[in-house]
Amino acid sequence: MYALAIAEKLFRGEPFPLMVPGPPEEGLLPGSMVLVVPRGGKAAPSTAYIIETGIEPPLKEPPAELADILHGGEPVLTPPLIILTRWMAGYYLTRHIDCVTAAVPVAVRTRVDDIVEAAGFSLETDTRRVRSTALRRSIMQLLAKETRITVKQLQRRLGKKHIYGTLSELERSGHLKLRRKFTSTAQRTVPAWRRAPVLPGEAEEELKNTPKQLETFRRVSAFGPGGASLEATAASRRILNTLTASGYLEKIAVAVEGRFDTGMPTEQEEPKQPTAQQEAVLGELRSASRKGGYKTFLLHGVTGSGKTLVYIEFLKEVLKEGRTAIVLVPEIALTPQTAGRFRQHFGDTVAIMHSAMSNQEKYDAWHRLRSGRATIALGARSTIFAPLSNLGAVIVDEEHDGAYKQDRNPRYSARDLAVMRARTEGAVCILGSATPSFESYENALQEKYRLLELRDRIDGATMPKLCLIVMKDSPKATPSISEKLRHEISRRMERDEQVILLQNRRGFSGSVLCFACGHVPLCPHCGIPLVYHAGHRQLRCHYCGHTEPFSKVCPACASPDLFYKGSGTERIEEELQSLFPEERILRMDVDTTTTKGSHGRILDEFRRGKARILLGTQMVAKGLDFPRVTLVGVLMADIGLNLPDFRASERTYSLLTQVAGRAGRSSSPGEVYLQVYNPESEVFNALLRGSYSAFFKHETDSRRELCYPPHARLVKFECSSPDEETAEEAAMTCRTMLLEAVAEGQGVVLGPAPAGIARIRGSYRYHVLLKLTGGRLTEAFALGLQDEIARRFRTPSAILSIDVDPGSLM
Ligand SMILES: Nc1ncnc2c1ncn2[C@@H]1O[C@H](COP(=O)(O)OP(=O)(O)OP(=O)(O)O)[C@@H](O)[C@H]1O
Ligand SMILES: [Zn+2]
Repeated sequence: MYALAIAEKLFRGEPFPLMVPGPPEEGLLPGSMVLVVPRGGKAAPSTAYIIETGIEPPLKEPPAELADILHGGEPVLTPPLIILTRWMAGYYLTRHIDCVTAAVPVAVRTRVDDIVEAAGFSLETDTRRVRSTALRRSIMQLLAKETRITVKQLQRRLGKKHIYGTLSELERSGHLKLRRKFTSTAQRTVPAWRRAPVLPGEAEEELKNTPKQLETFRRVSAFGPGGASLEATAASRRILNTLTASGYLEKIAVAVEGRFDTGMPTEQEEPKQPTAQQEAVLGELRSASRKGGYKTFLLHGVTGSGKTLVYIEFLKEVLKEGRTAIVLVPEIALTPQTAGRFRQHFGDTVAIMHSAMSNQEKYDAWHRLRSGRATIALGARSTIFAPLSNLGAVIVDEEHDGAYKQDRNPRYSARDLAVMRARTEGAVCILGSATPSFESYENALQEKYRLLELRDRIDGATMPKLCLIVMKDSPKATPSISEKLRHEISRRMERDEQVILLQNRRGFSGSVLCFACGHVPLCPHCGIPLVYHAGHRQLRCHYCGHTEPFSKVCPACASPDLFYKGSGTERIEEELQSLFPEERILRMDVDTTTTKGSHGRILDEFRRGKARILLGTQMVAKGLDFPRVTLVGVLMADIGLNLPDFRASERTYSLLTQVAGRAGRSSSPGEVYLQVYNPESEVFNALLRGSYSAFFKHETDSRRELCYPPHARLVKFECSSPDEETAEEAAMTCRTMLLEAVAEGQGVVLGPAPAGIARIRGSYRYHVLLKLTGGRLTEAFALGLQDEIARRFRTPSAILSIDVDPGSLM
């Protein structure tokens, strides 16, 4: 029969027909991974995915042949995942193969390397027989030195891509051999022993003179058909081998699986009874689940209202029905507490997908889900592709979080895929947040999602009290800490309570300014201000990583009068330490969390009261639940508002609400102090009133006029090139083609304009923005646009990337 396949490196990722063995019932299933060889011997063999079977025989001979079936013929994509990735390609205007590649973890994908080996001849005698082209000569010369080399290395050394034709000619004339090497992660196994199914004789009788053997035989038999490992048998390997050789035991291999540690201790918590509010929400969720079929809920619950318990209680129900579930969290390293709570309730039925896991650990987790031994997948955005069957629920915690959007191709939003996946598989989807994204809230108001609310905190804990400190009118204790905030911190220290301080780094630059000449050191590659890092006494570019030593005098005018604009976490730590010399301060930012498990360690120290002040960036705002925290301070609460991005207010509002929500989560009430420089923003008004819906209304009214989401859909086209003019011209081409494609009254095209960060890694970036109010773009249009740009701008080249529903316009 014939099947349709796609491959990353063949035919531009477009589907191609393939002849495969057998009738559909017993042959290859959709979602299988195969090895194909393109006809003509010009291109390398490649892994491909079967996306459809039983298609009509093609009119022409298929362009590639099936060479092998990988992964034992067991599909790596379930049928719903094929549908989901197909939808994803259409929606995000990208290739299906890119979405499939995103959905199958690297640890599961098989890599094929071709290896060239010399065919046992001596260079002197045989070179004359090779028809002398320069390419053949250099291949043979390299091979004489190396005898064995991968085709990739050969291509790199020769600086040539198209060598397969020549290689296969050389293979045919017997000069070399081409072999294939497969690399993929496989399940780890250990040897084990069990009683042989057919014994050579009466064991008790025949082994009675070798009591040690008899005892071992008995002990191993007691383990049953699953077998026992060397440690479990507590016997010597020599005796086990003797018994195996004489046929009483059988040696088998059993799979071992790693279990990833979240880094947070999972001590047993008291079992909790859901409150009346939680029960009401659970009632609706359970009845939707029992009824079966797709439904999405937006769970809007204030900070500390016990959303996690709702998820857990609901999942118990889902598992009881024999179904499986996916739980998404924004960044697993930042939410060890949440992961820990799920582990505690569901133990090993939860497979945690963590980016810090080794390939082996990832492979094991994927396998446990695929085989049904684990029924809950918990992890960051790519966990939405977990290979579960019989899916009953998809939960997206902190659904507003920007981390759900992937910022490289395919630029998908895991939150939106969650809704789609639930829909394809007839599951319940829960989007939870204290500050829902405007898109989701609008969908709830439109009744596309069902809105569920938790209005109160658990156990009558009150919402924290909020106060603004207007910096220009306030006495200061240090350059960045007001006298008022210092006073409040010291009161908490006296009462032995804890404090969380947030330095909002979004849009913040700890850049350097010379007071004498106004010079600001810029990154030579990106053109943005470099940031001062006290730890290494270095200036660093936060986009490309460029570093240079920091000099105490201005590089332009040699004046020593330098100002480190604003203040980063390191500098605030210094200021805090000078105010509270006795206190131990925990700092959590990119610099202190580079090693595996470091988040968990810092949070655990804070939880155990080893320090009373936790200072950090955005990271300290996410989902932390520490009952002794009674004060939250934000150092530059308004800084994120200055960004040229339509989501700036929404982001700032949700960040401040989230961090404020860390205070007063138990019986001791909490207070929040926001230090601001410009207090006249609607964000602060709404925060002080504690009204999400008022803020939503105010913001969306102004977005309606400007045609921004949730009232329109945005598609961002970015053209980049090492040459500025090329980038701009390519963007102009984009604009022209868009104007032709978008029907009158269906959308607005803006730009080209230089991107917010106009240059990254030496590449200039220009944007064209499409605001769609109706209709949509097609994949065919996107492909045509890509082709046109590639054709017109070759040297210097321009690259186009398309971002549907962009997370930011920068
Ligand atoms: N029914 C209950 N009885 C007693 N304690 C509860 C109950 N439900 C939740 N809690 C506790 O209340 C605290 C807050 O719950 P949780 O962390 O789930 O809130 P949340 O809604 O996720 O908040 P945030 O949005 O701020 O992360 C936790 O310490 C949790 O253990
Ligand atoms: Zn840079």
